Amino acid sequence: MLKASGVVLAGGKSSRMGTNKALLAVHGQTMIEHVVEEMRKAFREVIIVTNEPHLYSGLGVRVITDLIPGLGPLSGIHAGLTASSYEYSFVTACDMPFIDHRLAAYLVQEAPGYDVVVPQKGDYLEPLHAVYSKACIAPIKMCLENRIFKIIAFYPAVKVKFVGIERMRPLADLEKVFFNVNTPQELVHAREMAKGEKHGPKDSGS
Ligand SMILES: Nc1nc2c(ncn2[C@@H]2O[C@H](COP(=O)(O)OP(=O)(O)OP(=O)(O)O)[C@@H](O)[C@H]2O)c(=O)[nH]1
Ligand SMILES: [Mg+2]
Repeated sequence: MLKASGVVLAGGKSSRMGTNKALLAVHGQTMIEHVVEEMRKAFREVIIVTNEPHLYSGLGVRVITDLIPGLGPLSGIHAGLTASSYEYSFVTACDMPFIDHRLAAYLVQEAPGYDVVVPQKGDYLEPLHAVYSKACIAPIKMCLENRIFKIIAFYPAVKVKFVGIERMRPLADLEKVFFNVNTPQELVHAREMAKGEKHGPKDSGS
């Protein structure tokens, strides 16, 4: 297990879904259970960042709140990096039901010498499936204080490694791994994709 943290953001409003999406099930477990399970396979510490800590106290990992609530994912990253016991944190969302611990670990292993390791597909980045160092805390705070909430806004202030997703193909199903569930339609799609992939928490074994 890597000496790094897995930080799971779960402080959103789920306004497009209309109900707390972290607690919706895809492949036999809630999305947040799946993400936490994968993070535990890779990292010594797992931290959930939420503003409703009571909802996640049963998952057996650290649960913390935003230091500056109501400002979106960048504030969650800020709180997670601040709380982390390690220099590096892999930060992800509670709505990514196909996340894979091997890919998360790979990105952390790419991190020495950098402050951010972020997957890149063409012009598009995956900042909620990325690694951040403690050096990001101060520039993120500055963004939040200036009411700048776009996650990648602070990247020019730190050392960023862009990892083309083609390099990840051997480790993960790229069609699925970055898929995030925002709407009821995407939930239906995620459940379709999950079919035949992974069964309930306990298989009969026969
Ligand atoms: N800790 C924390 N996490 C957040 C915050 N806002 C969003 N997130 C998380 O960031 C991730 C990506 O956000 P979205 O996919 O937009 O989720 P959301 O904000 O709940 O959904 P919408 O209201 O539909 O935009 C999800 O895991 C959210 O739970 C916040 O203010 N604090
Ligand atoms: Mg999302």
